[in-house]
Amino acid sequence: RNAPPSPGLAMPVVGHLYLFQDSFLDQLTAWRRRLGNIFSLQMGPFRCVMLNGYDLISEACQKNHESLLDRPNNFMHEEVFEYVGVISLDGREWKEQRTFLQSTLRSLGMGRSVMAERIRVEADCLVATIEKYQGEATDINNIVMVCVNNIISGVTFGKRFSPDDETIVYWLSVTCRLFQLLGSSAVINFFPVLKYVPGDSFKYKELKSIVKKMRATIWKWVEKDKRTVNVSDETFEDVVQAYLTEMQRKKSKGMKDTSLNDANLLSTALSFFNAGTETTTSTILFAVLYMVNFPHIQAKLYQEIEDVVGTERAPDLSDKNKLKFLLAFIMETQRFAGIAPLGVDRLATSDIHLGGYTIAKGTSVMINLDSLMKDENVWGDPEVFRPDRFIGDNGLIVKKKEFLPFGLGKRNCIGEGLATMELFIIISALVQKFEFFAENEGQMPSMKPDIGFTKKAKPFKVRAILRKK
Ligand code: HEM
Repeated sequence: RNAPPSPGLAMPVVGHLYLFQDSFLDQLTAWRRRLGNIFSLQMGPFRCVMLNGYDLISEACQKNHESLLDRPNNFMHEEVFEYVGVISLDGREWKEQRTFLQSTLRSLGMGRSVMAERIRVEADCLVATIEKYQGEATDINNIVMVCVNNIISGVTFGKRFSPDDETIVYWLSVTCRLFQLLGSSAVINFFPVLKYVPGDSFKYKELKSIVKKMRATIWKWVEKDKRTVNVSDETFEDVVQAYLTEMQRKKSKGMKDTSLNDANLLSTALSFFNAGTETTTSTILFAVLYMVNFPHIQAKLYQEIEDVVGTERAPDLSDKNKLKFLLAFIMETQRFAGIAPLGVDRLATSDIHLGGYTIAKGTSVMINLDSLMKDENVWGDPEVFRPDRFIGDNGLIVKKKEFLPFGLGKRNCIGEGLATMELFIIISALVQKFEFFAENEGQMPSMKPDIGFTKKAKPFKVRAILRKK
């Protein structure tokens, strides 16, 4: 029924999966070249449509947004979030969660100096921790992760951890592993029967055990807040406290028609903990990796901070408009790294007419953000790392409409405002304090990412030399 073209014959059981020859993303790019911006794939039992290019993606997410707001049934929503919480819910329940959480994040200071202050404290702590290594070659992944996690854990549970706290280092390594497994075990999405294969070749048992332990730990942190909730409190310190208070308030008024409940709270807190840590940490690590690989860009970043802010005080949000090269560098890092290449997939809840084709109700729709960030017609030389592409001839920042690292429309990333502040404050602090070098002189760490559910820099060590004032 006027379905978008597909790359070939769909075989029984496997559909088009047998046609994947390159890595998943490279194969999608090759098919886009051959089939155009919209094409269909039969992935095992699932019908999927892949959307590429700005025109189609914006038409889908903005014009047709009401038919593309839900999430399809898949492995991640089933196994990790149990189909609840803001990332997995649909319809009226999702709207209630999302509206409540957005307003809570705003009350907690998203985009304002209160939140900037929280982030600044963690950025200072990160700088102090890196300083302790005195220029010795170090993998800073865990250190950055603790810093970023302290921000989201503070916002979510009112909790922070010391960089030496073994519990949090363990949970963060588990988070990384979960993101890896969500990529490598994706085949179970298409063939759920593989869950029951003896042994653990598809790592399903490992994933289940990680999720079970994580959910139990997150619940312990939530319950701690439960003991201190008071319905008459007008103010709150964190998302969980605000959520619990609102739940109690609704209960005390006898309002039963609400999706604010323990199950949704647990999965939402888990999604904040995971999505709020891994993504931002990866982006910061890519920024350090690119600084090491492009010393002339690192020098220009430092020069700008020295000229605009100096070395006596830390850069803050009020400097943002003057630190143009830094902003351009952060945007180029997000574009070049493209850490969430396919976002989080959507479900067509009615027939959608798009690009001359019909996407049938019940189809999974994947929004290829990578196709925007790496579009030759938009960027000219997308495979070159060039922050200047975001600065116009008049010296002002040019934010092209295709630059969409957080997705588009009403179901875009709920953490965009927080992540943008984190990236600015943390990366500017690192540039101001350190000069980063490769572990071994003349041997640059690889910029080729590891691809799981998200993209991540391959493990690398850097020497962070404290700049002289
Ligand atoms: C650089 C950092 C980040 C990037 C690149 C990123 C990217 C994304 C993308 C592409 C989506 C899918 C949007 C869609 O369906 O179209 C998403 C969803 C989401 N993100 Fe982020 N994200 C980042 C940071 C964060 C942070 C800090 C949080 C913490 C609050 C967060 C929480 C979520 C949640 C809960 C969703 C699901 C929203 C919903 O279904 O309504 N993310 N993110």
